[in-house]
Parts: sequence; structure tokens; C-alpha cells
Amino acid sequence: MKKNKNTIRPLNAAEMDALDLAVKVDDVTMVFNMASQQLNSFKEYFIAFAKRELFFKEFVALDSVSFEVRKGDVYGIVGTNGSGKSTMLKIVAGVLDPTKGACSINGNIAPLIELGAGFDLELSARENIYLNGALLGYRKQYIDEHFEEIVDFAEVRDFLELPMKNYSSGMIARVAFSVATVIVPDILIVDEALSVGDMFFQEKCEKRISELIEEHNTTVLFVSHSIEQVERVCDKAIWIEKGHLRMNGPVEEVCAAYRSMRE
Ligand SMILES: Nc1ncnc2c1ncn2[C@@H]1O[C@H](COP(=O)(O)OP(=O)(O)OP(=O)(O)O)[C@@H](O)[C@H]1O
Repeated sequence: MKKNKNTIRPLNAAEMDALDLAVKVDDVTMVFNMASQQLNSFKEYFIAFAKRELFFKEFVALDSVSFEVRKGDVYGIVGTNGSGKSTMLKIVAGVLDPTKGACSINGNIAPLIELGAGFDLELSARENIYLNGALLGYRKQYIDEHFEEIVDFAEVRDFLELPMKNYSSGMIARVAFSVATVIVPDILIVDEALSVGDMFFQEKCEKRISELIEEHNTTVLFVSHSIEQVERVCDKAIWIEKGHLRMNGPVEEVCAAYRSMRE
């Protein structure tokens, strides 16, 4: 359960169980402070700070957004660029704390956000699998037992000893997806993670996600710019536009409305 600074209280696991919920986003607002001028170096920043010329303007990335995700739901999030989809997922994953409102989570999360962010690119893939595994909370013995499975899924066996700085973005995504889904998460968060993989790997990931959904009732939150992919993978969707929740409902209805806005 995430900390929260404001009046709306996140629900505890028992309360979430009673409602059969995996995720509850309650009146969430996220405000970012953005520098009002461009400063290109620490020196410029320091001078502006000393002259008291450092100004910020507030940017509301999410404005009073609420929705509930039941256990086993597969929810897509659609919306145009900069509408707040990734910000929403980061709040659900606990990477960001909302400025207002509360986000309650029921279960362990595998966040596939900013894939490879936990990797040290100077290290080899072998070392990074252990490093990333430890960051996700797995014991070394667990990674030892699943190492072959991770490498086979990622299809990087021939490059295991190569520093990951020499990997392509698609290869990094393969390793990250593979490590993150080797356990069965209660909640899987996928943010454009698959877009850098080639179509064969994307198909493989979709299959793995379907397995998690069908065999383990994993709850999924899925952001993709491919409406077709959202329709294929998800059963429900929300549409966030410029920080506002525009629609929440069955995936076909939400995607149809979103498409008609673009036409
Ligand atoms: N750390 C930050 N500081 C300032 N502004 C931010 C920060 N993170 C996101 N934003 C702003 O919040 C808005 C929403 O960003 P977000 O990445 O959530 O959008 P998105 O819907 O995922 O976009 P895209 O489809 O382009 O990936 C954008 O205008 C972005 O510039």
C-alpha cells in the first residue's frame, strides 16, 4: 500500500479484497513543477537561483481521475501524446506519489515501465539479470533456478557476456520483459514496453500476457498507441485526454469513441 499525503485514504488489502479490487484510483491529481525558462547547465541554474530568477509553473498532468480495476481485469489506457497515461501507470506502480487523491493496490506488481531503467549498461546481460531480479525482489536462488528460462524467453543466449550498452533497445526490452514476468505477478503494468520489440517478440509477449491472464487471473494495465493491440489484449479500457478521464468502459466502446475523435 502506498503512502499518501492527503485526505483521501488508500484502502488496505482486506478492504480491497472485500470489493474484489486490484487497483483503485481515487480522485488522483498530479501536478508537476516545470521550469519556466530553459537552463542548460548547472551554472545557469545556480546563477538563476542566486538572482532569485528561478521560476516554475505548474502543470496539471492528471486532474481528479478515478477508476477501479477488478481482479483479473485487463485494462487498456488510451489517449493522445502527453495525456497522462504513463504518469497514471507510474502512480499505480508507486514510482510517483500523487499530488492529491489516493491509489490503492492489492497484490504484488510487475511494472514494465521504462524498460531497462534498472539495468547497469556497463554490465553484461548475465549480471543484469541478477541485478534486475534483485531489484524486483527475487532471491539469487530463484534467479539461479529460472536463469535458463529467462535467457530462452529473451533469446539472448549468444550475447549473455556482452555489456548491455552494446544491446539494441529491443534486446534490452526482451531481457527486461523476461525477468519481470518470470514470476506470476498479481498485477502486470505494461507501458509501451513491447513497442521496441520486433513483431515476433511482441507476439511472444502477448502470448505470455494471455497465459498470465488465463491461467493465473493476473490483472493487467496496458498502455499502447496501437489501438488494435489494446483491442486484442484488453477487455476494458479508459481514455485519458489532456489529464482528464474521458471514458471508462468495454474496450470496443472506448476504442471506437477514441478512433472517432481522431477521424
Ligand atoms: N517529471 C515530469 N516533470 C514535468 N512534467 C512531466 C513529468 N512527467 C510527465 N510530465 C508531463 O506530463 C504530461 C503527461 O505525460 P505522460 O508521459 O504521462 O503522457 P502520455 O500520455 O504517457 O504520453 P505519450 O503517449 O506521449 O507517451 C506531459 O505533458 C509531460 O510533459
